[in-house]
Amino acid sequence: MRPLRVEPLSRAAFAPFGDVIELAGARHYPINGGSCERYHDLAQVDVAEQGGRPLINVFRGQARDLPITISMMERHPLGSQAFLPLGETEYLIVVAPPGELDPAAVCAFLSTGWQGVNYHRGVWHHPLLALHHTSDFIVVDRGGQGHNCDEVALAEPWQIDLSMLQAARAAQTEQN
Ligand SMILES: NC(=O)N[C@@H](O)C(=O)O
Ligand code: NI
Repeated sequence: MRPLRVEPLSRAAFAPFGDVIELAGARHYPINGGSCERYHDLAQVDVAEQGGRPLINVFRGQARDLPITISMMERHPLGSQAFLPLGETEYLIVVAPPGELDPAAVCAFLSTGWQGVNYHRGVWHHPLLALHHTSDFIVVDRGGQGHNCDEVALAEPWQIDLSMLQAARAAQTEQN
């Protein structure tokens, strides 16, 4: 299996795949007489295709054991899908650009602190990869008629082990 490099999750690096939902760098302003700060419009929710409607879900992800094998990818051709962790937690995000899946274009990110992601419509991704402990995520995606999940097996799986996570953490520390 091919080792898959993991990089720290950042808005710039993740831009080809969707939005990073985090407070740093977000537009925000006081509301409710100054008693609350609104972090505004953090991601593009795109679920109206073919009469879709937004769903608010909770995904309780079981921790994945390392090394993790990436042997398939999926996409949602009719809608975006956002994952917001309930609390600070590390988790892995594995994506590839929309269109025909290029297995060589698969890339991985490590979330640190409190970061959510919003996959844009049609972006290839691996199903939720929680780490270390059972982790709850608010998930905002599309409900409605129509086929909204394509899955593809990877002829040559990728693998993520502890050393890749450690390299991503070190890179994150350097960026800070
Ligand atoms: N199947 C499902 O609802 N979850 C996946 O889409 C996922 O990205 O985790
Ligand atoms: Ni998905």
